[in-house]
Amino acid sequence: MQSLGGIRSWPATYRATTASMTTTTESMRKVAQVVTVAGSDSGAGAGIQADIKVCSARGVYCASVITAVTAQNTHGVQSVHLLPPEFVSEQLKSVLSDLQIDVVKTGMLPSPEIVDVLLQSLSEYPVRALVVDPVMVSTSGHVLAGSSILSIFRERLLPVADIITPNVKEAAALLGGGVRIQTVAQMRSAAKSLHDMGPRFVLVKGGDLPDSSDSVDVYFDGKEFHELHSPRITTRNTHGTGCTLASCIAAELAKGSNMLSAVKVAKRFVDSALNYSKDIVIGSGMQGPFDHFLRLKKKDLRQSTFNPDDLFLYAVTDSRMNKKWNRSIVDAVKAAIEGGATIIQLREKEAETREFLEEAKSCVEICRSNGVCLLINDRVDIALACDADGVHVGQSDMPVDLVRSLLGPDKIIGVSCKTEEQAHQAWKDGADYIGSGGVFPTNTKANNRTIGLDGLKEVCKASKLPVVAIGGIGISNAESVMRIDEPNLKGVAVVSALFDQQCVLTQAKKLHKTLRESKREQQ
Ligand SMILES: Nc1ncnc2c1ncn2[C@@H]1O[C@H](COP(=O)(O)OP(=O)(O)OP(=O)(O)O)[C@@H](O)[C@H]1O
Ligand SMILES: Cc1ncc(CO)c(N)n1
Ligand SMILES: [Mg+2]
Repeated sequence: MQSLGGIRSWPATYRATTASMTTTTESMRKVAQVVTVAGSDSGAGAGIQADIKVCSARGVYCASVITAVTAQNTHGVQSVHLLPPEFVSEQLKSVLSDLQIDVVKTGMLPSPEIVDVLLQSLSEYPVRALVVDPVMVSTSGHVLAGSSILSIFRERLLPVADIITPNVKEAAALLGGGVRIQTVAQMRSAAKSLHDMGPRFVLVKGGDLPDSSDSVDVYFDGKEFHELHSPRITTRNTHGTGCTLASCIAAELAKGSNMLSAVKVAKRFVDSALNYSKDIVIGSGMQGPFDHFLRLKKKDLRQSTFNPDDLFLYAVTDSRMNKKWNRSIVDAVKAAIEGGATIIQLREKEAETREFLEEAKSCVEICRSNGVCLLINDRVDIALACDADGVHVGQSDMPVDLVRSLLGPDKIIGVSCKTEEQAHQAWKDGADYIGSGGVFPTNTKANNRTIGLDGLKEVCKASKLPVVAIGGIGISNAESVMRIDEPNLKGVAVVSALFDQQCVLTQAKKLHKTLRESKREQQ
């Protein structure tokens, strides 16, 4: 059997596939690409849908050639519809003749004819590696590819595979002869026998191994065994672990990884995704899907909508003041919210990272349960780690466009601006609001230029973004700030007026009242 080239020929230069291929210039970037040749799972936990999610999560482009369509959910497989081999062939040709595919990954290959067209396409369009997940039976027990495929798998597909990733049942079926695999020792022996059938590497997966507290996969490279252990996670959400593991291996290979590293990363990826998803509820059956992006639990509506009116009474904490008055950040935040603060910023310039993170996590909880947004000053790392609603940066902190790329589209980003130019830039860079000041002289910030009410007015006029005034503002002068009467001036941000005080709650209430009254006057 002729080899497909596979990863034996690495590093390979990219082949010019067809005459019509777009010419790439130096400024254009080649991205790692996988094609999955597999079945569709309507419940989207396994199959093509899982493969695309994994590759996307791993930063690899994934094309899809569909071999079969299944009606499937968390209860099992209700029905299977095979695509004609000619149509699978058409899809393969469309993808392989055009995209710069690095790695082919196979899942459900339901008939010998479909395996045959795959092999033909691969000999016509060689790729760097072939990952074969020999899908046969779904976890719910439904046959996805019957025994009719066994001979072509053994004789033609396995010999050209770079790696095969059977679970214990699939390994037994491929070996035939009534082999039983119930222990790690039997997995090792199966891996060795399967290696003799021709694949360069074998990974026998132990997710379904009975009576094991660890989830053990056995990897064999023809010479050495590696046992990959991870604690078995107790969860119903394991539907699609096999597809995920194989696709992640394919994605890592496409990025240039060697086989053992790819397998290790893939195992860790499955492990983290299962761990993260162990308590999510999708569907009512026994086999739930999991979350490849580790994002589903974090989404709450509050985070995705910034309301500029939230800038009305903006409380900014200060570690020195809290120390002086002997109160924790958490207590300061609680009192500010109770007194009417509509948004909170933690500005803890001197805090130790570990301690600050713990306090920030507690504050996020308090703020979220009160429906108030919490922002972190300057520290993007802390904001990410505690899942805050956003970050406020100054002109010498990390640039807003970079903060945006790190935090993603949903988070709130505020930026301090003293000038029209800075206000224009904030808009261009994707900020959500501007903090403008110092409006009045203040002790909170050393060497800070005071821009006065006139400066504030100029920034407001130049800004397409909502503005919150900051610097030396308190109960005595808040009204004069709001009286500049610019429609995008949404409120005031205060530090000392709340936190350099005996009672934060009382001061917050008073300031809130003053702001309400000045708003009423203007209406
Ligand atoms: N409960 C679990 N905890 C931790 N890891 C697991 C668990 N179940 C499966 N795995 C891991 O997931 C990967 C896939 O293994 P598994 O044996 O479940 O494949 P499979 O049966 O082909 O999957 P599928 O359910 O998609 O058909 C392996 O790395 C395995 O160790
Ligand atoms: C379409 C499809 N492919 C693979 C599997 C194996 O998890 C499945 N359940 N469904
Ligand atoms: Mg399984």
